[in-house]
Amino acid sequence: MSARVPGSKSITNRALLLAAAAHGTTRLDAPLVSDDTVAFAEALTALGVDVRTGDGHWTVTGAGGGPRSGGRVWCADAGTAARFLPPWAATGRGEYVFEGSGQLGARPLRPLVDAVAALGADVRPGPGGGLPLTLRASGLAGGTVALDSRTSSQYLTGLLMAAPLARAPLTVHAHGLVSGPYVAMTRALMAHFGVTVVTPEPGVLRIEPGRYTATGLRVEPDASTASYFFAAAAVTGTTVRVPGLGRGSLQGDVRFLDVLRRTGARIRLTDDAAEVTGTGRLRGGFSVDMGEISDTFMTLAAVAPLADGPITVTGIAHARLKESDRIAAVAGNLRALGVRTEEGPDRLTVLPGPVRPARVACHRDHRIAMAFSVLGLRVPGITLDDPECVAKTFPGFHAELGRLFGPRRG
Ligand SMILES: O=C(O)C1=C[C@@H](OP(=O)(O)O)[C@@H](O)[C@H](O)C1
Ligand SMILES: C=C(OP(=O)(O)O)C(=O)O
Repeated sequence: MSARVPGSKSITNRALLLAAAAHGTTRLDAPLVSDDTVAFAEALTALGVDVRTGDGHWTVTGAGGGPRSGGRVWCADAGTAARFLPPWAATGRGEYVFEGSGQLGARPLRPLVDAVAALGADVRPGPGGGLPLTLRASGLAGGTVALDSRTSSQYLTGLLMAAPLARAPLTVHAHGLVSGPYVAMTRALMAHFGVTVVTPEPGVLRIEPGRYTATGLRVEPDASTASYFFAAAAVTGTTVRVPGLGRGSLQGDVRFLDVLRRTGARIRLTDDAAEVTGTGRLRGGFSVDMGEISDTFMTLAAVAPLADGPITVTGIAHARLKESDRIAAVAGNLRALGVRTEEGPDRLTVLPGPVRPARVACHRDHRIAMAFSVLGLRVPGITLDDPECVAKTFPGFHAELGRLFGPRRG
């Protein structure tokens, strides 16, 4: 079966930002259309960028630098909007206010705020240190800045994408970086728009002043979203193929396939597709560090009770700082389903055993909803308290899962 997996959120929102900063008009083919990317596109429109959304493609006519006239920006639930847009605004002129949902306002932003302030912007975070954020911009100075990257890689991505628009070279010393593959993606996409990031030594990144040039880009299917369909193949003993997600993918989350291979599924990754053939049984009895691909840890953890041995995921402390505290949310839901778990600050062990039906608390977290829907393919009677929250990254998720595997019986 071939799964219709929509475009990568991370690529779509980076491409939107880079296109907005570029000279000329960029065409994005197969962008993700979901709450996070629509919020990002609307934020750019609020900042004076011409974004046109067509059927299957979007075009962006760039400002050729930073935004010029200030504005009020609604980031909704999108971490990428809150972390990518303020550094870019700081390269422009005017006064900006960034707001978002209560959920996004509770997520950390301080390291980015401190770095942008050190580079010359007048930035005031909200009472909790994050959104709502007020920023008075007069261009980014450049220079050297330290960035605490232990809680998110998105701060570094935001700074890197803004960096060529600064007046002088920018050198970032990133400490304790999590989610490293997302920074590799940022660098690859910056290069696609004509800007090079150099790494004089590990953890140090340097960008010269320069300009982005508009280009064309086809957005790959989202590898994090694909993980639900791959896991579904594994637990139902079927074959699922995702065309367009191949060996050369920009997304670190394709490495979820390596994790699934450890459970006994057969994996085929070619230049232009990824395919998983499951056995319907999962091999457990292993521990895996998913710190670099933490968006997919819930996909594994939710189906782990079906395995023949315990499965431990480590390196995921930062997953507590996303749409929900994801370690607590997964453990809490598994417990409600009668599954034993052991939780640590940065880890989760799921023990095998029978799963009883229950209502899953989604915590307004799309990934909790999607991950437990996969378990629902095997356990009748699992329901979600908020199925619609999948719209953050895949509004059509339930329809696609139902098309491939039949309607959920829950
Ligand atoms: O840069 C990106 O596009 C993302 C980076 C990751 O966040 P962290 O760097 O906060 O782990 C990931 O969880 C998120 O879904 C998207
Ligand atoms: C963490 C996520 O999103 P965000 O871009 O809001 O950080 C996610 O999609 O799992």
